[in-house]
Amino acid sequence: MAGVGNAATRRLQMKDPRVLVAGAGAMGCLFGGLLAERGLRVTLLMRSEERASAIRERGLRIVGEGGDRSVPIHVATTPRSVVPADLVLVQCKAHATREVSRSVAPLMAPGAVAVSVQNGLGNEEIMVEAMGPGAVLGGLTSLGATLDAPGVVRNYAALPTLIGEMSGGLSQRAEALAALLTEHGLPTEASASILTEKWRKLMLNVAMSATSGLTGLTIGGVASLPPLALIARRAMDEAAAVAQAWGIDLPRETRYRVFDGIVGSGAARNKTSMRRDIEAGRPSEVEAIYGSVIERGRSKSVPTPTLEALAALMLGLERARDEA
Ligand SMILES: NC(=O)C1=CN([C@@H]2O[C@H](COP(=O)(O)OP(=O)(O)OC[C@H]3O[C@@H](n4cnc5c(N)ncnc54)[C@H](OP(=O)(O)O)[C@@H]3O)[C@@H](O)[C@H]2O)C=CC1
Ligand SMILES: CC(C)(CO)C(=O)C(=O)O
Repeated sequence: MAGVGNAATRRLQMKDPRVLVAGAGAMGCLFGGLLAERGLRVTLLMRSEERASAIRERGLRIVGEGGDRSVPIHVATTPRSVVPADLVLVQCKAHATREVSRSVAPLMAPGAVAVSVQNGLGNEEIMVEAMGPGAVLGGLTSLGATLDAPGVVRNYAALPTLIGEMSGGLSQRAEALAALLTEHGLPTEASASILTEKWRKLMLNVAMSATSGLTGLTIGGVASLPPLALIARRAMDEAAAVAQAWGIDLPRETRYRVFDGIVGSGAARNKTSMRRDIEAGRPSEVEAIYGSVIERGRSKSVPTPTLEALAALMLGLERARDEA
C-alpha cells in the first residue's frame, strides 16, 4: 500500500492544491468553508443560483461550532467555469453520486484524488466507474451540518473525519491527504480499514435513519421508546450479520457502544438526515443506507427482514409525500 498513488501524493503535498467540492450542500459548504478559511483554494460547485449569489455577495457564513463568521470562497454553478482540481470532495446525496461524478471527472487534474465522506455504501464504486480505479478514496465524517439559509451553514460539532483506501491498508496519499486536511482546519486521520469504519458508521444509520425518518422522532426519542429501540437494535444486528458474511467483524458490544454513544450525545436532540429529507421534500438515501445492505445480504443468503421492512416503509412514505 505504501506506494499507492505516488502522483497523487505529490499533488496533495503541493503547496497550494486546488480543491473542488462537488454537490456543495450542507456538508460540502462546511468542508469547503473550513478549508478555504485556512487558505486552501476551494471551489464550491452547486446547482442553486440563489445560494451561489448569496455566497458571492456576503461570503459563506459558518455558524455554530467554532463561532459565527464569514469566509470568502469561490463558487461555481456549472462545471464549465471550474479549473482542473487536485482534490475533489464528492458531497452530494448518494442518489446523485453517479451524475455528479460523471460531471466532475473531466475536471480532475492528472493524478488528482476524489474522496467521498457520504453515508451508506456504494458511492466509491460509482465514483470509480466515472473517475477510474486508483483515483478514489473512501471516507466518513462525524461532523454534522445543515444549511440554515442561502449561504449559511451550521456546524454542529468539532469531530474527526477518516479517509482511506477502500482496498485496505495505509497509503502515502491517504496520509498526505489527512495531513493536508488537518493542517487546514479539518481534523482527519488516515485509516487502514476505512471499509470497516464505514460499516461501523452504517450501524448508526440503519438503526436511526428510518426509525426517525418514519416517525419524525429525534434520535433520543427513538431510543427512549422501547419497541422502537428494539427495532433499531435488530436493524443493527441484521446489518452486522451481513457485514460478517462479507468478512467485516462488528461485535455486538462494538455496535451497541456506537448506538449508546450517539444516544448519549448532543446529536440525540436531532432528527436524522433521512427525516430532514422527508420534511424538505427531497429524495432520501434509503438505497445507499438500506438497499446496499439488503443487496449484500441477499448475495450471501443473509436474511434482512427488519431492514427490508424499514426500507419499504420509507419508500412508501416518500411516494405518498410526492403524490400528495
Ligand atoms: N448533513 C450532515 O450532517 C451529514 C451528512 N452526511 C452525508 O453527506 C452527504 C451530503 O449530505 P448533506 O450535505 O447533508 O446533503 P445536502 O442535501 O445538504 O447537500 C447535497 C447537495 O448536493 C447537491 N446535488 C444534488 N444533486 C446534484 C447534481 N446532480 N449535481 C450537483 N449537485 C447536486 C444538492 O443540490 P440542490 O440543493 O440543488 O439539490 C445539495 O446541495 C450525504 O451522503 C449525507 O448522508 C454525512 C455526515 C453528516
Ligand atoms: C449518524 C446519523 C444518524 C446522525 O444523525 C446520521 O448520519 C444521519 O442523520 O444521517
